[in-house]
Amino acid sequence: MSKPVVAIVGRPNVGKSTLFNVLAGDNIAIVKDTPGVTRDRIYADVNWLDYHFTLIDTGGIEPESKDIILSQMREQAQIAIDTADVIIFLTDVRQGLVDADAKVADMLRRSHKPVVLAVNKVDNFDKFLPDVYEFYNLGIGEPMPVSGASRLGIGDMLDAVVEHFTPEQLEQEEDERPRIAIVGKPNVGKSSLINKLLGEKRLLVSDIAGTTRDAVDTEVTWEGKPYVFIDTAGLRRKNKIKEELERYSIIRAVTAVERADVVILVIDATEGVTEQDAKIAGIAHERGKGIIIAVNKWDAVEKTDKTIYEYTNRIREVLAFMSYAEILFISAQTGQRLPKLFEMIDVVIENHSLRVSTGVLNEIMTEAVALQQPPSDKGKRLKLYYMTQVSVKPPTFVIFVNDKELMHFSYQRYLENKIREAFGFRGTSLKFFIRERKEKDQ
Ligand SMILES: Nc1nc2c(ncn2[C@@H]2O[C@H](COP(=O)(O)OP(=O)(O)OP(=O)(O)O)[C@@H](O)[C@H]2O)c(=O)[nH]1
Ligand SMILES: Nc1nc2c(ncn2[C@@H]2O[C@H](COP(=O)(O)OP(=O)(O)OP(=O)(O)O)[C@@H](O)[C@H]2O)c(=O)[nH]1
Repeated sequence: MSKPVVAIVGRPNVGKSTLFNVLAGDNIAIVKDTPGVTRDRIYADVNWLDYHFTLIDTGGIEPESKDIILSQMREQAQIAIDTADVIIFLTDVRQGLVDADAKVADMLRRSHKPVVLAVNKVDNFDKFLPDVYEFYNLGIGEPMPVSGASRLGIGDMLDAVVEHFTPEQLEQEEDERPRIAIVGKPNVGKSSLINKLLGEKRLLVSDIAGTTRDAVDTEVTWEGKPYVFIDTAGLRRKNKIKEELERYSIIRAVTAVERADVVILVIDATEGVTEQDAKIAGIAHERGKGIIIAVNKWDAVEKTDKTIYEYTNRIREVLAFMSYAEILFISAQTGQRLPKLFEMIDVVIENHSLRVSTGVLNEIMTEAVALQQPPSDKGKRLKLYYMTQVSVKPPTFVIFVNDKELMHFSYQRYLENKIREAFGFRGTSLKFFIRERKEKDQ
């Protein structure tokens, strides 16, 4: 399923963060059990009425001078144009219309992306409404008065946003071809990998027109089977500011991961695995995607017979929250193990949508419980009644118990391991929901 992406663009201090938080509510993407994934408010899942979309905040750091403000805004606007389906251009009624606003409005207009012009800090409609009309001069449509802080006008603004969603963006994709996103921090070799995959063994390559985003998805046929690579290479943008570059690589990753079944997280072997890798990995993890960790530039590493184990251990340590991920050591330059990459994609896709029958699951559960007694607290012991798989992508299970407070994380992990021992599920996370059921109900 693909979700539309909405970006907020605006000058510093117009209230982007405030609006972002209001729209995101509790849905700011945070993974509690993911060490190293900081609480960057870069993106969030938003639900409005029956609509679901990903919200991104393109702004980040505080520029010092006016010149920098403008160049930064251009940069932000470009990111939004590259990645979003609808752009919210936020201005500030109290500062009024400024030159930088007009310049950014020009850029947005030329991009032909749908733009919703919101004029913020209209805390009092009677008082400020006349000032809102000034923003008509930007020539990008009707200015909508809002107040992030007082939560005014937000509904009307969102109505205007969702009006721009196309039926294709809202429909579930029926396309059966595996969709693969290649993500990673800057310079790890993502573009090289895509290029190599395209060039390798006279693959059949065609561009698929009419995709939802400007990024062109590329179909690659490998051994007779089609795969769609969500190509973010077109979104490359070099920026001198490190923080901005990292933010951008996260936005890139979010928008690509959203549309993918399998995510290839590329790590640079010459640098080793870092916190920034963990951050990007967290995006795929929290969205329950199939995951392959591709350690690239393997050709450039001096190796002994222990090197692979050392790298594997280090990755397992830093990316401890995704111990299920497959790891592959590759070289985009020499093409080393790229055939293996396709094999792995197939395996991960299969596991990601694997269904286990309730009967078999309960046999495993009964056996697991017999081997290791469930935890108890104050004389009351956890009882597991029944378990069933409710969905796939990722495989999701519901366990019915007597008292969910008694289900410890460690016991849940134990059950997960038992399920993995039996079915593998390599490359995919598993989701569990614990439900209570009264003893007499069962
Ligand atoms: N009066 C009023 N003030 C607001 C409103 N929304 C935000 N503010 C204030 O405007 C200031 C800037 O808000 P932020 O949300 O941090 O603005 P921002 O655009 O994210 O700023 P940067 O992070 O610098 O880009 C803060 O002092 C907010 O309290 C509003 O609706 N009304
Ligand atoms: N030795 C070696 N170098 C590689 C390999 N893959 C990529 N590189 C080099 O790494 C550098 C970065 O590669 P890119 O493909 O541009 O990396 P990227 O991840 O797309 O970079 P951004 O677009 O900035 O995010 C280039 O100089 C490549 O030649 C590899 O397998 N081995």
